[in-house]
Amino acid sequence: MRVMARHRLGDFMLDVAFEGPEDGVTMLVGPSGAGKSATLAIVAGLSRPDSGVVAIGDRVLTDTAARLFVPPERRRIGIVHQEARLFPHLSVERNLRYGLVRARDRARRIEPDAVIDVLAIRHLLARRPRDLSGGERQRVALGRAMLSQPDLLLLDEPVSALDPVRRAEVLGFVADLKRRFALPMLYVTHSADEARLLGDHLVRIEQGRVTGQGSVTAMLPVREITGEVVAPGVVRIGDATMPVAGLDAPVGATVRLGW
Ligand SMILES: Nc1ncnc2c1ncn2[C@@H]1O[C@H](COP(=O)(O)OP(=O)(O)OP(=O)(O)O)[C@@H](O)[C@H]1O
Repeated sequence: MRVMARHRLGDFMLDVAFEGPEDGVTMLVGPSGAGKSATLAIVAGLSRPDSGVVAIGDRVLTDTAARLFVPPERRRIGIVHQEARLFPHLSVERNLRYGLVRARDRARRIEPDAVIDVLAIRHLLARRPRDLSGGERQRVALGRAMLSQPDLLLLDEPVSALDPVRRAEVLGFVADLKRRFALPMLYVTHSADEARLLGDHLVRIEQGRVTGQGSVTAMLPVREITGEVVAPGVVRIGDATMPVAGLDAPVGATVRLGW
C-alpha cells in the first residue's frame, strides 16, 4: 500500500506520505485532529486529494497527476468503523451476504465459511443486530467487510466504542483474521498498546504530517509493563485490554509482562 496526499480542509493542511506492507497491518496513530480520518477518507476514495497517489500493490486507485480516480465502490476496500453500522432490519446472515453480492464478479479468495469460523459467529447467523452485544456486532461488521473480498481492510478505531473486556475479545479476533488471511490492513488507533498487539508497521501522524514511520518493534521499543487481569486470560494495560496466551493468574491479580 502506498499513500501520498496533499489536501486542504479549511485551515487544516494534510500532507502525508507513507507505505505499508502488502500482507500486514499498518497502524496509523496520532492525537485527535491529526488527520487520521482525513487520510482514511482519501484511501477509501470518499475524498479526492488536491494532489496525490493511492495504490494497493499494482492497483493505482488515485493518481491526480494522471487524472485517475477509482470510485469507492470499485476500490475493493472493506471498512470497519467504530460503530458496526449493520443493517438493522436484516439478519446477521443477510448482513454478511450483502458483502458477498457485491463480490460476485470476483474470484473468491476469502471463503465465507472460513470467515464465519474464525470470527465464531455461526451461532449468530439468524439473529438481528439489535440482539447482539457490541462485540458481536463488531465481529459481524468485520465479517461483512471480509466477505466483500477486499484488497485492503480499513479499520477506523474498531474497538474504541467497546468496554475493556469486549475490546480485548474483538482485538483477538482481528489478530486471528490477520493470521488466517494474508490481507493488508490499515488500522487507526490512539492506543500504542493496540499498535503493539496487532501492528507490523506504524505510521505516526501529527498536525497533518507523518512524523515517523517504521516497523512497530522499531517505533515502539519493548518495555516491561504492569497490567491487571480483568477476565481469565485478559489483561488491562493502560487504556487497552488484550488477551495474553498462557496466562493463568486469577482475575484481579497484577502481572508484569514484557511488551
Ligand atoms: N471538511 C472539513 N473542513 C474543514 N476542516 C476539516 C474538515 N474535515 C476535517 N477537518 C479538520 O481536519 C483536521 C483533521 O481531522 P481528522 O478527522 O482527520 O483527525 P483525526 O486524526 O481523525 O482525529 P480523531 O482522532 O479525533 O478522529 C481537524 O482539525 C479537522 O477539524
